[in-house]
Amino acid sequence: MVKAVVLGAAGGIGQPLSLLLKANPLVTELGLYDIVNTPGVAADLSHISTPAKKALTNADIVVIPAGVPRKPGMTRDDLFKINAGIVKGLATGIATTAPKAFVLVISNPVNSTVPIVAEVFKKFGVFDPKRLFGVTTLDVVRASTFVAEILGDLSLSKSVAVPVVGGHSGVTIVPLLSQSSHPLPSSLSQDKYEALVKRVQFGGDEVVKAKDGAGSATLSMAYAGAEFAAKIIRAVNGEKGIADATGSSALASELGEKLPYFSSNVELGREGVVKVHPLGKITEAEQTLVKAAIPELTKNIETGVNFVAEAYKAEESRL
Ligand SMILES: NC(=O)C1=CN([C@@H]2O[C@H](COP(=O)(O)OP(=O)(O)OC[C@H]3O[C@@H](n4cnc5c(N)ncnc54)[C@H](O)[C@@H]3O)[C@@H](O)[C@H]2O)C=CC1
Ligand SMILES: O=C([O-])CC(=O)C(=O)O
Repeated sequence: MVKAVVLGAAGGIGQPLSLLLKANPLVTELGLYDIVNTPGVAADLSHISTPAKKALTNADIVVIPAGVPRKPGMTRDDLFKINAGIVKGLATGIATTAPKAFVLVISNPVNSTVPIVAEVFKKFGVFDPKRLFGVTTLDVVRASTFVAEILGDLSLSKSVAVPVVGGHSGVTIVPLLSQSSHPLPSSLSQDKYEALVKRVQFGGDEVVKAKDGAGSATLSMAYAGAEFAAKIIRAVNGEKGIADATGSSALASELGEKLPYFSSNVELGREGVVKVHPLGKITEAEQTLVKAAIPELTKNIETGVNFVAEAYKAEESRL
């Protein structure tokens, strides 16, 4: 029995993601919540439409694609102003109603929204780093597809596994191409390697540009979110030793206290993350990428942490 809940269910990501979760035979109950149009989506999916509190009751897994997407010319950080408050509000609902649920944060900027959820959970005394995830799976999906493209066989894209670690924006996205299950051609030039890294790091921009003002990736994100959620659901269901071998996911870092949030390869179990795998053997070029990611990621994390601290301070001074 697994209850999955989607917060932001009527959105560009939320609708197809809800459909994919409904199609997952392991999901026995689906809760949908949005501030608009939820009854329509719920009726369409012939499922429940409930207020957040009710939707969240008994949730095992909560996926959050709520918030505004980018338009051309914007960075993910530009979304912080609006999305930080939305995510803080939803995190409060989860902390008070479904504190044991696995939480998968899709809302951007993920590098800052994950710390926001964590800080709210800490405030309510329900923070468990083993159960909180920033969804970076789309970077893994992109890396696999682009590598398959370079290998000249797109049918490989589902079987190519490339770990992508770090965060989810620009230079914080670190594809470990040397660890690809299907090695890159040894003839690949330095220029082509660098272009591939850039394409993985800035793949989101391609979609934002192509949609030309109508938002960012929704369908590929719903696919990636459902794939990652499916792994969590199998773990919740008691399946042991599920490796998220292709990357994605949240907390705990080998990189020290300053960087408490860093996507890594992990092993999942009923209680959440059972093991965080180290980066392993990486090339000099990849070490340079990791080094470049750290200051930006650190700044993004601080932005999220400070937002929650200031919000609580303001709330207390009003009391
Ligand atoms: N992690 C990742 O890899 C990716 C993240 N994203 C992010 O996902 C978010 C959603 O993107 P889209 O679905 O395209 O946007 P959208 O605008 O189509 O949908 C967002 C939905 O959230 C709802 N919403 C807003 N405030 C809410 C609240 N307080 N409670 C519940 N629902 C609320 C809206 O009513 C809307 O239905 C954006 O922040 C986007 O940047 C997008 C693609 C990839
Ligand atoms: O680029 C965006 O704003 C949406 C996103 O996170 C992605 O597609 O990776």
